[in-house]
Amino acid sequence: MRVAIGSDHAGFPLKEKIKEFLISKGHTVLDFGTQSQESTDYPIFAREVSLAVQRGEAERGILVCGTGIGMCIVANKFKGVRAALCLNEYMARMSRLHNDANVLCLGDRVIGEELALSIVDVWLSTPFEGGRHERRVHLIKNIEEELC
Ligand SMILES: O=C[C@H](O)[C@H](O)[C@H](O)COP(=O)(O)O
Repeated sequence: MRVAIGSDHAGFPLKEKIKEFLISKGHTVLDFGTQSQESTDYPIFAREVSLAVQRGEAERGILVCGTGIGMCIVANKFKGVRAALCLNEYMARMSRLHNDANVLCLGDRVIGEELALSIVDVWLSTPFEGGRHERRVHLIKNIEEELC
């Protein structure tokens, strides 16, 4: 799978671990930065990853900041992006099964590395369930059309 990743300074250490993990699992990683722990601004990286997903350059996106909240706020402003802030494997699984989330947001200051990698693993390997959830995702798309 082609996965776009990005973080701010607070999410940089976890972003690097996720990158290693994804490569070890055979995924193709598009790394949109940041590339150090020097203070920077999360909307810059959320925008780049969200555009990559919106344009189909990546099938999925993963964004990491201190809490994951700022990244999620920005990513969900992009039409076609369904970003989910996940704190555990259950949320990761449900965000795929029910919401067809295509961007995962994580908080480096909230969860540890082991849990984060487990969340990423579940999130990437869980399919969308469809059925009644297809109708709801379609309603989200209708709302996006209304707003444009
Ligand atoms: O939602 C925002 C993120 O958690 C940021 O990573 C956080 O606000 C950065 O904070 P600071 O500039 O104090 O490191």
